[in-house]
Amino acid sequence: MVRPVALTLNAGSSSLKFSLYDIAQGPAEPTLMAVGQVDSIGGKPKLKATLSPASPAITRELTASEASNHTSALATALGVLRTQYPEARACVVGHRVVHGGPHFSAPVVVTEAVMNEMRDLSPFAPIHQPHNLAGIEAAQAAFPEALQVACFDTAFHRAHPKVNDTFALPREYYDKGVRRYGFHGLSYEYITGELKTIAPLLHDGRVVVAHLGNGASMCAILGGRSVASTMGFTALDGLPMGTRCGQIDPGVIFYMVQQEGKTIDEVRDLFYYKSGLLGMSGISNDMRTLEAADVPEAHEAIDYFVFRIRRELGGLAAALGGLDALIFCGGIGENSRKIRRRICEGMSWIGLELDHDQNDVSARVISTEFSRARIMVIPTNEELVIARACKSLLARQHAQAAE
Ligand SMILES: Nc1ncnc2c1ncn2[C@@H]1O[C@H](COP(=O)(O)OP(=O)(O)O)[C@@H](O)[C@H]1O
Ligand SMILES: CC(=O)OP(=O)(O)O
Ligand SMILES: [Mg+2]
Repeated sequence: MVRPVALTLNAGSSSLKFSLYDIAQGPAEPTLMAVGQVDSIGGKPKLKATLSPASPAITRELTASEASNHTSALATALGVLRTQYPEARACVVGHRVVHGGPHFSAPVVVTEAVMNEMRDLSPFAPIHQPHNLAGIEAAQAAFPEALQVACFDTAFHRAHPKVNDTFALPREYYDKGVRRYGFHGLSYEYITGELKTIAPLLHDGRVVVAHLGNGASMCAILGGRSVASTMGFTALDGLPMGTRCGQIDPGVIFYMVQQEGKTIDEVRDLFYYKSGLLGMSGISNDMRTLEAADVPEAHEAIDYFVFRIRRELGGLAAALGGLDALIFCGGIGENSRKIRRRICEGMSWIGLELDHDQNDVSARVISTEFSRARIMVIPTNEELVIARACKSLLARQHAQAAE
C-alpha cells in the first residue's frame, strides 16, 4: 500500500520552505522524509535540501527563471523532490497562512469560500499572504486530487484576553476586525508542545518565547496559552525586524505623508521593506552580516534590536505576573550567542542568569542552576505543526467519508 504523504509549504516574503512527511494513520507523529528551502526568490535564488534522513544536504544556486516567483520556486522544489521520490504523490498539502483574521482559530480545509476570506486579508499581511495564496493555487494545480489545508499564524493567539486583543480606538473598529492578532503562532504552538514534553512544570508556568528570525516577535504564554504578543493587527508591529520597523508612533506616518508628500504606498513599502536592521544599518537585513560589520551603523541597529527585546521582555513578564522561562527560537534566537548574551545581560532582577559556556554552544538549557527562571534554546519547527494538522484533517475527512 502507498503510504500517505503530506507536503508542507511555508512561503515567506522571499523564501519557500518545503517538507515531505509520512503521515501514516495511527497515533505516531508525522515522520520527516525530506526538507528544503528556496531562498532569495526573485533575486539570486538558492536551493538547500535534504532529500532523505540518510542523505547529505545539497545546496545549489538556481537560475533566475527557476525561482522568479513563488510559483516557479514551487515547481523547482517539486522537481527536486521527484528526483528522490518519483512515485510519491502528496494526498494532502499543508500551507502556512500568515493572516487568519477574526474567524480562523484552527487549521481548515481550503474551499473557494476559505480562499476568498483569506484573499480579503491580504492587505493586512502584504509581504506574506499573497505568497501563501499563490502557493495554495500552485499546489492545487500540481496536486488536483489532494486536500489543501491552511494553518494560520494568528490562530494560536485567538483566545488571548480582550485587553490584549484590542486597540484604544472607537468601538466600531474592533467589530470591523481591527484587532491585535499576533503572528508566528505555528512556531509558538510548536514550542509550547515541546515544553509540555520536556518540561511540563514550565509548560504550566509563565513563559516568554522570543521568535527572532527575519520576522521577529515575542509572546507571553501562561499554561500553554497566548496571553499577549508584540505583533498586532499586522506583522509590522513590535520588535524591529530584518526590513520592518516594528513599533512606531503613528505620527510618523502623518509626517511622511503631510510634510514629505509621500504616498501611502511609499510609506507602507518603507516600513515593510526598507526599515528595521536594513534601514538602520544601511548595510543588510542579515544579522550575520551585521555582527561581522564593525561599523557604528551596524552596532546601532543591533543595539536597537536588543534594547527593544529587553524592553518587551519586561512588559510581557508584567502581563504574566512574573517569569518562569525565556525561550529563544528563530534563525537569530537559535544561532546568535552574542544576541542572546546581550539580551540576558544584567537581567538577574527578572530572574535570568545566563550560563555563558552553555550559551556559547547553543545548548538546550543556557541558564545557570541558580537562575530563578530557566533560559532555553529550542529550534522551532513550523512544518511539523502543519504536518500534524494535515494528518488530523485527513483522518477527519476519512472518518466523515466512512459515515
Ligand atoms: N549563526 C547566526 N548568527 C546570527 N544570525 C543568524 C545566524 N544564522 C541565521 N541567522 C539570522 O537569522 C535570520 C533568519 O531567520 P529565519 O528564522 O530563518 O527567518 P525567516 O523569518 O525568514 O523564517 C537572519 O537574520 C540570519 O542572519
Ligand atoms: C509573521 C512573520 O513575520 O513571518 P516571517 O518571520 O516568516 O516573516
Ligand atoms: Mg519565519
